[in-house]
Amino acid sequence: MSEQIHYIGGQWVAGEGHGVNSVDPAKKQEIWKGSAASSAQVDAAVAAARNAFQSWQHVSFDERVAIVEKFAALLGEHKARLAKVIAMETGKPEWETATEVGAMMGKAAISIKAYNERTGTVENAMPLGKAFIRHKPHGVVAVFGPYNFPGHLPNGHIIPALLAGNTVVFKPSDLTPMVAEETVKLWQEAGLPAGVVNLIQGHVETGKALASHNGIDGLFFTGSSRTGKLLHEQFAGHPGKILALEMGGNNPLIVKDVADIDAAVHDIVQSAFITSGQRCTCARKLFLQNGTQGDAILARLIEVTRNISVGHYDAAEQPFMGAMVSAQAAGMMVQAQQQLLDLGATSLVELTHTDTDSGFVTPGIVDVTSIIDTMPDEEHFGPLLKVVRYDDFDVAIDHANNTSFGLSAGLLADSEADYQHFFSRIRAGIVNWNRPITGASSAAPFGGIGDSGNHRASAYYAADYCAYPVASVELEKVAMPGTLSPGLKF
Ligand SMILES: NC(=O)C1=CN([C@@H]2O[C@H](COP(=O)(O)OP(=O)(O)OC[C@H]3O[C@@H](n4cnc5c(N)ncnc54)[C@H](O)[C@@H]3O)[C@@H](O)[C@H]2O)C=CC1
Ligand SMILES: O=C(O)CCC(=O)N[C@@H](CCC(=O)O)C(=O)O
Repeated sequence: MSEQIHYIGGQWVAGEGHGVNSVDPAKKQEIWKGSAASSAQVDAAVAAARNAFQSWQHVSFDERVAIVEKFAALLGEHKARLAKVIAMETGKPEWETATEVGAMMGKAAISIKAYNERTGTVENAMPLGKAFIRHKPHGVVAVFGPYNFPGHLPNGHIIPALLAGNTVVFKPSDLTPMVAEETVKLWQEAGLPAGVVNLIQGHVETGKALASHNGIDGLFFTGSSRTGKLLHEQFAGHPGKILALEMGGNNPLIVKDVADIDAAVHDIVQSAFITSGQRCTCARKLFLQNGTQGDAILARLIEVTRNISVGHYDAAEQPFMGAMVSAQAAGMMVQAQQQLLDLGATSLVELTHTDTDSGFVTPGIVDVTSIIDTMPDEEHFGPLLKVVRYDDFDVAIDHANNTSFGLSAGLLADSEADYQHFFSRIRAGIVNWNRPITGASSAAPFGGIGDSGNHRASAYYAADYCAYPVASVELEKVAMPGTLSPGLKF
C-alpha cells in the first residue's frame, strides 16, 4: 500500500493529517490506509486547480473530448480491476460493480452530447450582425462523492465539469478512498494535464476545509441531505458560487390493480433491495391496497424477500445483495427497524445483522400502516421496506407526497388512467410507471425536489451547472444604427 494517496498538481503525495483507512465490509480486512490531507494540502490542491484552469479553460473542446474518451477507453481496459475494487470497498456484488464501471464508461459519450445540446454555441442572425449564446466554465470546482456509487456518481460530476473547461478538486467518501485513487490514476494515464483533477482524501474536516475554501468557484455534491443542507447554509451569502446538491430520498412506490403479481413483486424487490437498499432512489414506502390482491402481493413479497440471497461480492454464485458498506451502517439499520417497532410498526420480515463485525444484513419488511402519521420522515439507507395498506388511491398519493424529500416515486398499475392520475399529483424528480424506481438513465436529468436537491439536476443536465451562459451581440465593425434614438444628433 502506498502512502501517497493525494494527487495534487500532478504529483502523488503522502498526507500530513491524521490516519485514514478503508475496510472491506464483507471480509473485515483493512485494504487501504494513509494519512488525510492537511488544510495546507487542501490549499495546495485548490491552488493547483486554479493554476491549471488558466490553460485548461482555453484548451479546445475537441482536445478535452479526446482526453475524456481516452479515460473512458482506459476504464474499459481496467474494467475488471476497478469493478473488483468497488466491490471490495462497498461490499456490492461483482455483477453490480461491473455495471457501475459500464455506467462510468457510458458517461463520456452522454456528457459530450449533453454539452453540445445544452451548453454549446447558438448563433442567431440579426439585421446588423449576429447574436450568440455561448458558455464558459466556472473555474475551480469541488466534487464530493458518496460511498454507494463511488465510481459512477463522482464521475457524473467530473466528466461534465472537465468538458466544460473547469478544473476539479475531488474529495471522495472516506469509506471509498481506494476507488477514487484508482479512478484518478486512469485520468493521469489518459494524459490529463497536471492540476486539472486533484484528489484529496480525508474525513469530514477535510470536506469542510474544501467546501469552505475561498478559492473554489463551485461545489458539486452527491450525498446525504444532512450534509447537503450544511453545505447549503455554508454557501448562503455567496451568490457567485455554484452549488449543485444531489441528496437522499424517502421514496414511495404505490401498487394498484395489477394482473401479474410476480412481475409486481419483482419490481418492488428491485426497487427496495438492490444494492442492499443503498441507492438514493430505492423505494422506502410501499403502498398496497387492502383486499385480496394486496394480501396476495404482500404474501409473495414476503416469500421472495426471505429467499433473497445475501453473500460475498466475489462468490462464484453471485448473490442479489452483498454486504452493506460498513458494520456501522448495518447496525444503524437494525436500530432504525427497532425504532419503528417501538413506535408500533409490525415486523413482517426481520432485518438481521448476521455478523455484527461485518456489513451483512438480511432484507427486512415492516408494516407501518398504524404509524403512518407519526413515524419520522427519515431516509433509512438500507434494505428495510415500510409497507402501508390503503383503501383510497388519493389518500395513498397524499401519504406518498407527505415527505420533505422528492427524489423518486413509482406506480405499478395496469390502468393508464391510474398512471395519468398519479403522475399529475405526485411530487418527485423521477416518476416511473410499471418499472422499478431505481436504475435511472444517465441520458435523462437526475435530481429531486425538496430535501432531495436544489434544482440542479445531474446526469444529462449536469452540463447546465458546469458552465454559465454568455449572451453576445456582435458586429464586425463599429457602425451607425439605421435609426437614432430620439434626442441624438450626428
Ligand atoms: N441524489 C443522488 O444523486 C444521490 C444521493 N445519495 C445520498 O447519499 C447518501 C449516502 O452517501 P454518504 O456517503 O453517506 O453521504 P455523506 O453526506 O455522508 O457524504 C457525502 C460526501 O460529503 C462529505 N462530507 C460529509 N460531511 C461533510 C461536511 N460536514 N462538510 C463537507 N463535506 C462533508 C463526505 O466525506 C463525502 O465525501 C444517502 O443519503 C443517499 O440518499 C447517494 C447517491 C445518489
Ligand atoms: O447519474 C446518472 O448518470 C444517472 C443516475 C443514476 O445512475 N442513478 C442510479 C444510482 C443513484 C443512487 O441511488 O445512488 C439509480 O437511479 O439507481
